[in-house]
Amino acid sequence: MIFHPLPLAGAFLIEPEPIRDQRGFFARTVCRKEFAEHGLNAEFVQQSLSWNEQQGTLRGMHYQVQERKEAKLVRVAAGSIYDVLLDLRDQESTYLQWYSVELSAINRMHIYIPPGVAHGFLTLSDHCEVIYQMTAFYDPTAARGVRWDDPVFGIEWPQAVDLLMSAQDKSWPLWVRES
Ligand SMILES: Cc1cn([C@H]2C[C@H](O)[C@@H](COP(=O)(O)OP(=O)(O)O[C@H]3O[C@H](C)C(=O)[C@H](O)[C@H]3O)O2)c(=O)[nH]c1=O
Repeated sequence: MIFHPLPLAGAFLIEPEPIRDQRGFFARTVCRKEFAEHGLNAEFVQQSLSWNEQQGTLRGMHYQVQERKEAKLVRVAAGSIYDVLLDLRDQESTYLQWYSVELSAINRMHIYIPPGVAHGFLTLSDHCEVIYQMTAFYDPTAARGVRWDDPVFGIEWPQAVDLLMSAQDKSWPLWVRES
């Protein structure tokens, strides 16, 4: 695996290194030792998948709080997404800054999202399957969200004709800057 550090501290793009032969290839995607060498937690306790029928589906921006703060490892098994990270760690120099990258079944890139960084994506194709591994158990009482279109963050999204979103994602509160 090749670990590409991202502008948000502790976030990485992880690029598999295919071992090819006449059948195809084999590639490692998680290793506790290699992750630890880059300061990453590979103690995943849950894996989930997100199926998205159509292009223009937007999920996010989500994170969990307190003892349910979680790191996530995300990849795309089918289709492609515009993946967005938003730094909500007020101790970081990149607080309230965002980062985006295309993840796809073709590029097979994985993204490691550290605790305290919100995550969201917009599907760039129909029939997108997104696979997540998390280092904390899902807890609806610890689940939080911020608005994808909050002017405080200024996240730039690709143009999408008809956005498909949950009512919850449309109604997260706007961010209030600490005084
Ligand atoms: C996340 C999650 C959800 N659920 C249940 C709760 C709802 O009944 C249903 C859909 O949940 P939600 O609308 O929160 O799903 P997404 O909008 O895809 O949320 C995810 O989307 C963003 C982009 C993420 O990064 C998170 O992984 C996650 O928050 O699944 C569970 O049972 N377990 C879970 O881990």
